[in-house]
Amino acid sequence: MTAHLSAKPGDIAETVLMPGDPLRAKWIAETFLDDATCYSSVRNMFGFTGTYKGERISVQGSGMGMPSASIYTHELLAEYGVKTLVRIGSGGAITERLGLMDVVAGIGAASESNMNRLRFGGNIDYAPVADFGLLRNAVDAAADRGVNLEVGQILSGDVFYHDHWDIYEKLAEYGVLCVEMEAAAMYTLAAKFNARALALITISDQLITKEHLDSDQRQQSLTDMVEIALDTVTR
Ligand SMILES: O=P(O)(O)O[C@H]1O[C@H](CO)[C@@H](O)[C@H]1O
Ligand SMILES: O=c1cc[nH]c(=O)[nH]1
Repeated sequence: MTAHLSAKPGDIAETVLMPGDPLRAKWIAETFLDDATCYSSVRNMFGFTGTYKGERISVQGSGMGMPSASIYTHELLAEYGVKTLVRIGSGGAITERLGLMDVVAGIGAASESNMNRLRFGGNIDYAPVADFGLLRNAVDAAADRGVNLEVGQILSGDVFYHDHWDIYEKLAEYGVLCVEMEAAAMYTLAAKFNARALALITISDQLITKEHLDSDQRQQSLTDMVEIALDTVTR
């Protein structure tokens, strides 16, 4: 047990899919995993372990934002021996190239968060990046399924309702595809604990055209991304 997870040693698989939404974790466990059981419901931040094509996989909610996601990521990596993390999140497109339900793989995660400035003493702009092997698997898995996977840089933001659209415009000019709120912290912690991490993001908000998925769709309709994630970790 840790401060935020009631799982016993061995309850959590070495490979964990992490959505922000704990009810998306429940939906994934019920829809895609065989023999899934809930190992923790502390704070209703559900975690489940089951199997996919015979391989043991867990799915754990991270909560929203890097402080919350860092707590769960740290405990999984430091206390439960997790080796592979795939974030399966929703995100807002800041380029017209992307539409609702498109799937993005974050090769690197820029951030407006102060967390890595605190971690590295303020003078280093650490570059949180995806694990290359997982990224390659995801590209291959998407191709096999005939799903377009956009690979590029993403922004892990602290502010969902941002006042500064000009920052997004500048980031888009520099190749950033979409904004979400956790990947940079997960990539950084995976590096610290010698583990692998990848963030897959489904576009739930087109921030230029102002199209949006509703809350049920964010919880239960991100099938392409989940299937790519499951194929990525079982290849
Ligand atoms: O859908 P999830 O995985 O929660 O991801 C995105 O959605 C939340 C904001 O609505 C933030 O956590 C953001 O990163
Ligand atoms: O961080 C996020 C997540 C989903 N949609 C957004 O616009 N931003």
